[in-house]
Amino acid sequence: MGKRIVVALGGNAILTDDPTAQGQQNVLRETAEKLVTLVKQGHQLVIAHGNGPQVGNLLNQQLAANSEKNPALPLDTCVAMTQGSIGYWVQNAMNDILIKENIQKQAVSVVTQCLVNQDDPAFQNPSKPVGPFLTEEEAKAASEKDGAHYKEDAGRGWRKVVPSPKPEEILEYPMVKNLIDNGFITISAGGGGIPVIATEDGYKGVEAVIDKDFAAAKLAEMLNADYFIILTGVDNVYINFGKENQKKLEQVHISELKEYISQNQFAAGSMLPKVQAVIQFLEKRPFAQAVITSLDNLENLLTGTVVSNSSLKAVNQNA
Ligand SMILES: Nc1ncnc2c1ncn2[C@@H]1O[C@H](COP(=O)(O)OP(=O)(O)O)[C@@H](O)[C@H]1O
Ligand SMILES: NC(=O)OP(=O)(O)O
Repeated sequence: MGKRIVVALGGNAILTDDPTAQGQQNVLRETAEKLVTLVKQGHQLVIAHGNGPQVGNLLNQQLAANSEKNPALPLDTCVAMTQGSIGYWVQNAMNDILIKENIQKQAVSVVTQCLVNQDDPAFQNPSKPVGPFLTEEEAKAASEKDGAHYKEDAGRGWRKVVPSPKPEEILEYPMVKNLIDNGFITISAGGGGIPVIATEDGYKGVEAVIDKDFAAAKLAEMLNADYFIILTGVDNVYINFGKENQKKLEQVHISELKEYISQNQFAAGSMLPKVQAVIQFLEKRPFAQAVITSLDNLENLLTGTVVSNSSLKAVNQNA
């Protein structure tokens, strides 16, 4: 029987070496071809996606063009814009392939807002990398110019960092659920969802970018997903990553992952939030499974890092 699967698409499922709109749409076409395999197998597919590179680039464009007549738009609006543009690309890529393959299904993207807490400590500690990778010198020069924070990102270069509060609720959840129950493939919580706080005058956007892995985990939890799959740039999560003694994780229990977190095995802003997101999901849905792997490995999913929270595994571990 078909399973309910929430897939979170990472950066390289959207953008590889060509950041033009056409370049990103070309990458997404290949991504969609792989995702349609899950639909052909009879599964219910729910797609979430990142926007880190795109929202940072858009923010830079806003700042570069900022003038009285053409003012820079705030970060929540940039999240909405990139959620919309990437959602449009994913939706069309999926639908073109569904038509080509004669599959009677349609994909639709939903503008999704996530409620965050205005007292979340993340607002005081910008940590989410966005936009292009820079050298240390370029980052220093950029920081002097725009006053933003820049940090080194998991050995890959320097990037602008912005606050990244945790998503507490997905406001459009009832509509997403309705669409899924009616057979639509939904694209939602894109870019982590547009971050909003609740005020007496209604929801109000805030300057932040929510981590899409946490937003996707929340969505997977709310939808009672059977599988939560995070597709990223590596087939497996590693301990001692990048060192001579690196070791890939295959079947792993959340208790082991918590131990590795306490040993600082996962880089903040890249692998750490993914590992935390699957733990968060499996704590709420202990009989479900989570997988962290690459898009290319989607057909061999179970050779990726498969995470569980089943008591059976815990008993075996303690035996
Ligand atoms: N312990 C680790 N195991 C595997 N990959 C890691 C680890 N620590 C950091 N990484 C890096 O993190 C990357 C995934 O993070 P990132 O590229 O930010 O995610 P996304 O795919 O969502 O854009 C991997 O491709 C890898 O280069
Ligand atoms: N919003 C977000 O987490 O995007 P990336 O996964 O692209 O960094």
